[in-house]
Formats: sequence, structure tokens, C-alpha cells
Amino acid sequence: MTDVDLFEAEAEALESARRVLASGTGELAHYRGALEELVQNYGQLMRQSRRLISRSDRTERELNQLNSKLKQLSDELDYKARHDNLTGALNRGAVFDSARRILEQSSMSLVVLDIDFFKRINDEFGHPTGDAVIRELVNRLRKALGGEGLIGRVGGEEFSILLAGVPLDEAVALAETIRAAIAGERFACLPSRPVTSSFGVSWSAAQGNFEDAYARADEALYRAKRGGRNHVEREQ
Ligand SMILES: Nc1nc2c(ncn2[C@@H]2O[C@H](COP(=O)(O)OP(=O)(O)OP(=O)(O)O)[C@@H](O)[C@H]2O)c(=O)[nH]1
Repeated sequence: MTDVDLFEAEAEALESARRVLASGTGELAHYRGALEELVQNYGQLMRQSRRLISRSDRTERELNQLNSKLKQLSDELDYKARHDNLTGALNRGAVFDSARRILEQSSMSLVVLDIDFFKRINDEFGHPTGDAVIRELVNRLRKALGGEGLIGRVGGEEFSILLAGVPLDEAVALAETIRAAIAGERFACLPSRPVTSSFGVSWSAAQGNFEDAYARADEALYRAKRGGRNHVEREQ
């Protein structure tokens, strides 16, 4: 960048006015000339200042707009990093983070559920129908939970529900309600056959280990699958 003095003309006018004052000759023409030059440069200075101020206001507005756009983009990125894009449920990483955070503060029940014979749905009706079943299932979970708990997608057709401070019996009853809500009414995207899910439920005291809670719920889910599917098992 070149080192330009923006106020060169004004500085000269000021200097010459100073000289006239200092010379003390008292000649009117001298005073008049210096004053005219000062008036002219002062006017120009004011115009330039106004232009600069309005330009800096505009730049500030543009910067503010850019800042809020950046904040919005960073929020969107943060959301995408924590959510499954098919269903909007928490993704596996976010489920584990949230569970650990909950367990630092309180006890927690964990429900894991897995759609029964999902491979057959994909094979017989195609992958897009399989995706639609997954979306509709998550919508039914949301409806059945009515805002309670945190829903996560921990695998392709496996989901989890974190229930902070909920005792095991209550979580088992809630899982049973959800099971019935899934099996009880045909899915709009798959009207020709019922969709069912199997459930495993575990409970942890505050400060408990989530991997351990997950293994216990998963083991119960496995028993529900072996026991004929479409039912709820609790940890043993
Ligand atoms: N449409 C769709 N299918 C998926 C997705 N993720 C995983 N899958 C499919 O889910 C199926 C899971 O099949 P399996 O693990 O054999 O389980 P299953 O058929 O549900 O049988 P059980 O769990 O024993 O009742 C596989 O065919 C995967 O390809 C997905 O995002 N969309």
C-alpha cells in the first residue's frame, strides 16, 4: 500500500494560514487569501469525512450481515455433525455424548429398538421404501414420547431413546407403549404388511458407564429377537 497523505491539501492550507498569522504583516489580502483557502479545504474535509463515515457505516452493516451468516452456517454445521440426515434423530456419536452428559448428573434408562426383518422390507419393496419406513418409525417415536427423552439412530435400523431420571419399570412401560404404537397401525409407506420392532431396556445409576448400559440393553434386545420379536425385554 502506498503511503498517501489524504489530507495533504488541507495541511498545506493550514500551514499557509499559520504562516500568515505568524508573519503579523496585517495585510488584508493575505488574510483573505489564507481564509478562502481554509474555507475551501475545510468544506472539502467535511465532505470527505461524511463520505468516509457513510462508507464505514455500510462496511459495518455488511460485516454484521456476514457475521450472522457465519453464525447461521456454523449452527447448521453443528446440527449436521450431531444429527442423522435421514430422520433428524441424534446420530450415534451424539447419542453417546448426550448419554455421558446425562449420566454425569442423574440416573438414566436406555431403550434400544431394532426393526424386525428389515432386510426383507428392503429386499421386497426396495431401499427407498426401507428409508421411508425408518422415517415414519422415528416420527412415531416422537409422537409416542411427546417430547420426553432423546431419540437417536445408532445403526441402520437400530434406534435408542435416552430417558434421564426415568426408573426402569417406567422405561419398560414406555417401550411397550411405543412397541404397540409401531405394530398397531400400518405404516402409510408400507400398507401391505405390519412393521414391528424389538426392544431392550437397561437402567444406570448416576455416574454409571454408558458402554455398560448399552451392552445390557443390547443383550435384552437380542433376547427379544430370539424370543420371537415384536416385544420388550429388560436387562437381567
Ligand atoms: N433402506 C435402508 N436400509 C438400511 C439402512 N441401513 C441399513 N439398512 C439395511 O438394514 C438391514 C438390516 O438387516 P439385518 O441386520 O439382517 O436385520 P433384519 O433383517 O432387520 O433382521 P432382525 O434384526 O434379525 O429382525 C440390511 O439389509 C441393511 O442393508 C438405511 O439407511 N436404509
